[in-house]
Amino acid sequence: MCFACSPRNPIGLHLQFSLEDGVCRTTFTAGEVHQGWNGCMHGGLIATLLDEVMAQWLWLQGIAGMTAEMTTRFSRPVPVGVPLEVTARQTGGRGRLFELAAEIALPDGQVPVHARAKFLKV
Ligand SMILES: CCCCC/C=C\C/C=C\C/C=C\C/C=C\CCCC(=O)SCCNC(=O)CCNC(=O)[C@H](O)C(C)(C)COP(=O)(O)OP(=O)(O)OC[C@H]1O[C@@H](n2cnc3c(N)ncnc32)[C@H](O)[C@@H]1OP(=O)(O)O
Repeated sequence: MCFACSPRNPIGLHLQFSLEDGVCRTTFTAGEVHQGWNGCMHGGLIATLLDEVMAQWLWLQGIAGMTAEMTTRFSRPVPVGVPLEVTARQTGGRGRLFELAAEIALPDGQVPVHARAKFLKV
């Protein structure tokens, strides 16, 4: 019962994903229960969004992969109560190793957080 994507997880994020033109996409609006600092989404949950959208880039193409490495640049706080667009794309890789990048965009187009990760096909 995946915390990020299972519709049956009672405390989960219930994310839904699409893949088009090499870009995996989901949307999420954080609430008060997802806060760290007042008004700001918790960084661990931000990383969860980014990790999951990259994992789903693989999964929607029939590839089961696990995160082997991930770096996250938190440039600006992510506000609660606004719809976030979360996207991922491939940046490289060879064999079982997939290099992916993901970002979160605010409605005005600002990108407060982005991440890079390496996934290993399992
Ligand atoms: C898996 C479930 C499948 C079933 C799914 C069923 C239903 C699922 C439904 C929906 C699923 C949709 C999405 C997925 C859901 C959630 C996923 C979110 C993503 C995560 O949140 S997931 C949790 C956090 N994640 C971990 O819990 C990983 C712990 N870890 C390991 O389990 C191993 O570590 C593993 C498997 C990663 C690799 O282990 P391994 O034994 O297979 O491979 P090994 O270590 O031998 O590496 C082989 C070659 O890759 C090179 N290599 C390795 N790491 C590298 C790195 N970082 N950079 C550069 N190169 C690297 C080596 O250097 C070697 O290179 P060379 O071949 O040249 O020697």
